Amino acid sequence: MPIDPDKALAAPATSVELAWSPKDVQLYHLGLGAGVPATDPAELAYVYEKDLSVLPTFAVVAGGALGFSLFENPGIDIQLVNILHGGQSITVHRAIPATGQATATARVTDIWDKGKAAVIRTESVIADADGPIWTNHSQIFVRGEGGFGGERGPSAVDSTPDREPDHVVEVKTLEQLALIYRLSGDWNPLHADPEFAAMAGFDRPILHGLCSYGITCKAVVDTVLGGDVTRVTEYSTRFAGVFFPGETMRVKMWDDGAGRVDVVSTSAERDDAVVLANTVLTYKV
Ligand SMILES: CCCCCCC[C@@H](O)CC(=O)SCCNC(=O)CCNC(=O)[C@H](O)C(C)(C)COP(=O)(O)OP(=O)(O)OC[C@H]1O[C@@H](n2cnc3c(N)ncnc32)[C@H](O)[C@@H]1OP(=O)(O)O
Repeated sequence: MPIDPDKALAAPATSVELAWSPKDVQLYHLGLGAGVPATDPAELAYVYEKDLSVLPTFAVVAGGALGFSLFENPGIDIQLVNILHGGQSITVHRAIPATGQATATARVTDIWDKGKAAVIRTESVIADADGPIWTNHSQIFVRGEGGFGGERGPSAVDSTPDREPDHVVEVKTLEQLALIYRLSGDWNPLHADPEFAAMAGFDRPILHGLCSYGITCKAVVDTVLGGDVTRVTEYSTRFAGVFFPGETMRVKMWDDGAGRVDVVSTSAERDDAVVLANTVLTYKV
């Protein structure tokens, strides 16, 4: 039985030690396309070690925090080729340092049966001696693994305001972006190997969902928060459609001015096809 929900949910949380350095932060930001133009102080803040800023989305790669431990969880026997990242959220408990050591404690919290697919939700709490620094929640969409008689779970609710966005930013991405981004720890061949991508049903490798997530976060931080990464408190999204490296990410933002930005990211080249939906970033006012 590929997914045994009772067994998977009963499995105890597992812990892993994490460590990261400014070089990891710089590489992560370069993997989002940061540092252009290279003489812009706002961009240098992400890629130059002097007064280095740490985007809250670094939380998804710090020390390999997200990893693939899912495949080692009892009750989950799934194939990498069938998984797509379905959703992600980060809660930042305090500013993420450029150098750190912490313990990540992860477990499966829910498994939903969508008929043609299963959705597995995981939680990972990252803490050091001073307590929790951040919490990650991930939803993994596993094609072909539904139908085990489980609960269907929640449906998406579109919260996008019914008015023109306050800001629209276009981010042109590099054709080799996924090849840079994967060096931060997500080695899934889906993002590099054309043959593997074909097996997964794609014409060519697709971008990591978490790379699109980071690009979008940076666009919001730069546009709405004046580059102040420490103001972000929560950031969540649903991966609604694929994005191909080399495309232009169009990031539409609705800022309520009171600590909440709703965001939708699309592919400018593919007629505004939605990539990230139901994205909400909350910030300290
Ligand atoms: C531990 C953490 C490790 C994480 C590492 C992950 C490894 C990475 O390397 C992998 C990646 O980065 S993959 C790239 C990023 N992800 C994507 O590109 C996926 C984009 N989304 C899609 O293609 C479709 O939405 C698709 C295919 C996902 C769904 O589309 P459809 O099949 O058309 O589904 P649909 O008919 O619309 O809905 C069926 C039911 O499923 C629910 N659902 C849909 N999209 C979902 C999503 N993104 N996340 C969660 N649930 C989702 C729907 O709500 C629906 O259920 P219900 O009827 O109950 O509402």
